[in-house]
Amino acid sequence: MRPNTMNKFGAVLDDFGMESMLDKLMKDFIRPLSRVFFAEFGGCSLDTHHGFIVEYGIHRDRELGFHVDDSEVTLNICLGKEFSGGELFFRGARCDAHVNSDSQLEEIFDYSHVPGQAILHSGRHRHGAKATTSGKRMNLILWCRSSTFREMIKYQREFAGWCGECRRKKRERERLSIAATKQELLKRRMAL
Ligand SMILES: O=C(O)CCC(=O)C(=O)O
Ligand SMILES: [Fe+2]
Repeated sequence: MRPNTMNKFGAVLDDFGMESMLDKLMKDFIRPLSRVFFAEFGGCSLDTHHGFIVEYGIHRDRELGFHVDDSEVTLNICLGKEFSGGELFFRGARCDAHVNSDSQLEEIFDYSHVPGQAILHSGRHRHGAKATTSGKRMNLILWCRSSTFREMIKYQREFAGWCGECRRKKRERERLSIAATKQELLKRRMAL
């Protein structure tokens, strides 16, 4: 079975008897951290997970295209082994409406994963993995989900505070409104 809809090589760990261990990892370790760092993504109410391994290399997947995860918070552990390439690239968090919008310069962030280390990121943070150019790269991925957050965003109004494009559009509206007010005040002063 494919680990997710994009990677062909890897395995779903929940199918190998690791479901309760990964659930404990989420509840005892990821949820307390996410409560602090990913509060706006439902970090305090993570309640289900999907855990899997992905494998990259010459005879495995080469790279992973730009995407958002089916998760609120993702744990990505680099298991190694020896490889070159495979950098993760991040390009800003987006809501569903803006998932394909351009990235701003300050949102461009590339990261070279180090074997034995882990990163935690929001599932809505758009990312991908560049081509593994030699060796074998293996990662343990834990997609952590919050049913409360998913229910809540159904009723969310247009603006998502955590979406870079929603914020950019809001700033632009504010800028235009301030400019229009200034213009109006200037006109009134001239008419006096
Ligand atoms: O290969 C990686 O490190 C990223 C994997 C990933 O983004 C995913 O499985 O959702
Ligand atoms: Fe991902």
